[in-house]
Amino acid sequence: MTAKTKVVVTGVPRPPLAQLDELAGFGVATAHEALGRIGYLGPELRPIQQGVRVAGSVVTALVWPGDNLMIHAAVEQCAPGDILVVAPSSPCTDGYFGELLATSLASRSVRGLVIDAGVRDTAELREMGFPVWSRHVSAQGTVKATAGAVNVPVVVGGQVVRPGSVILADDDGVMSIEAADLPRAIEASKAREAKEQATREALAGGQLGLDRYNLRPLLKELGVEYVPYEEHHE
Ligand SMILES: O=C([O-])CC(=O)C(=O)O
Ligand SMILES: [Mg+2]
Repeated sequence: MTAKTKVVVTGVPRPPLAQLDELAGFGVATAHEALGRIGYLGPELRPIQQGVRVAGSVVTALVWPGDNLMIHAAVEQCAPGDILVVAPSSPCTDGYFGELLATSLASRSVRGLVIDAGVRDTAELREMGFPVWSRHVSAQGTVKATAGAVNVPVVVGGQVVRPGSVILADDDGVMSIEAADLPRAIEASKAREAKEQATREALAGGQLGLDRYNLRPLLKELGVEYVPYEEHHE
């Protein structure tokens, strides 16, 4: 945690919406590879919906276990194109967030929620079409009693997520991108998409990965032998 724990930081600068929209054209797997495999928040942050991809500017809420007071404070700091990232100060599975808070965020054109804890009302959230990625789903509610922080750096899935940075999230999970890396993330993702398209066409045409990636010499070097079935007794 940072030195100042009871703080709401206002006026965080945000990347241009057009850049966020461009990033949203790429999958998390693509952008993650393109940036050199950094910033993935891990496989345990799962979407409650399927088939949704969002990119947005980060507003953070640092909350106490079982207490969603600072989520309410964070909602006020959210603007169109944002994604709210919530992290508890220590692990907690409680359902901090549901359809009422989502209604509030949707009214501010917030693009989604990423929470390193639990959510509830998941059927309603899916019905509303409000995108959520969470570590847990839990009916257990929270109180509103303890001061935390809004728009301070938080840690989610072992990654530091800063206010004003960028989140890209889809069915494969969530990744965090530093604001300064956003243009590079877009360009590198474009280049990777082009490369993958060429590979896709070659594979669809019957070329094998073994040949496309020149893996036969590697198999040989590793001592892998090709043996007819009749000669291979185990
Ligand atoms: O009210 C809460 O504390 C969380 C919730 O269920 C909602 O936002 O609908
Ligand atoms: Mg509720």
